[in-house]
Amino acid sequence: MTDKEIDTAAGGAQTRSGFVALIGATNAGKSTLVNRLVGAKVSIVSHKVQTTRAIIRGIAIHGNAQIVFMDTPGIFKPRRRLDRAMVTTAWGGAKDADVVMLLIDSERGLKGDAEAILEGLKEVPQPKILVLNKVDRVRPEELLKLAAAANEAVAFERTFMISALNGSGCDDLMDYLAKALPEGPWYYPEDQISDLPMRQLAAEITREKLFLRLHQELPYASHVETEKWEERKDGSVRIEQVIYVERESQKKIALGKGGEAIKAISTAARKEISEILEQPVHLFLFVKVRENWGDDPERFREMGLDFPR
Ligand SMILES: Nc1nc2c(ncn2[C@@H]2O[C@H](COP(=O)(O)OP(=O)(O)OP(=O)(O)O)[C@@H](O)[C@H]2O)c(=O)[nH]1
Repeated sequence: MTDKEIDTAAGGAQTRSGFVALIGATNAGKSTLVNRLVGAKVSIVSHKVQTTRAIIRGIAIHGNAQIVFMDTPGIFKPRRRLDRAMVTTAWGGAKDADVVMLLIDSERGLKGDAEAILEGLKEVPQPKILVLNKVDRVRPEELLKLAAAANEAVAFERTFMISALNGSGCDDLMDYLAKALPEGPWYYPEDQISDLPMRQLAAEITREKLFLRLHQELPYASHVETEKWEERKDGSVRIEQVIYVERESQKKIALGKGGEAIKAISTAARKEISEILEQPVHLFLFVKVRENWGDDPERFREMGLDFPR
């Protein structure tokens, strides 16, 4: 689609478009919010913290505006090299954005990571908004206190109180964002909801299933790559993915007794990938040991992260 066609697609009115960076502690609900606003599952949602590693964009249309959300990895105190890369990527995303949106888990408040994030935000020059999430779990007077404390630390343009889970407050937030973005042609065709290549999205889905099943045994020492993607004449697709782990012992865990774990992961992932693609999927999972992948610059690049020196 050319810029001209895109302008016409929005009914001839002047279009707006831009990038909104989502910043927030792990588990604040960033993925849930992006999925709600975009209306499709583009970003991985899981109970486990630190599941979002690379920036995944969800694209929403609201009135004449196209809003591109950059779902950033959770910002927290970095310990390992991989963790440091995640933090750097998250702040890097904020610098490219037109609006920076801080999402706070209202139940958890400003304790711990949120405090460190507020400090970091003071250095970010773009317009910033505060979004208190999970308001379905917190009393209104607590929310007001929280809003006052956060606004004292950072100069936010606006404060919103929402529930990403049930959608309350989300329309007001979208109205605001649509008006806050600069005038200009849309960045993406109207029907595109994510620029994450399907291969990567399919790998993210398998990683999510792996986490959901094995999170206690296999914390963060695993990574999934889609190695083959073959469209077949019968309309189905054959996908081969490799789950990389760091040690032989982890390989055993990923396979499970009699291959039971990998079978369950594969079934769940296949079902979801097939739903998204709207075509039958044959999914083949392999588990390989690759020692110290967590220190390998190439792996970082594949995940869309900068390698911290
Ligand atoms: N009650 C309630 N729960 C929510 C709400 N929004 C998100 N959650 C839950 O909070 C948990 C974390 O949500 P995610 O969307 O995965 O959080 P995230 O910020 O993307 O997490 P990371 O990827 O770890 O950075 C999930 O169990 C969500 O269902 C909300 O508005 N209300």
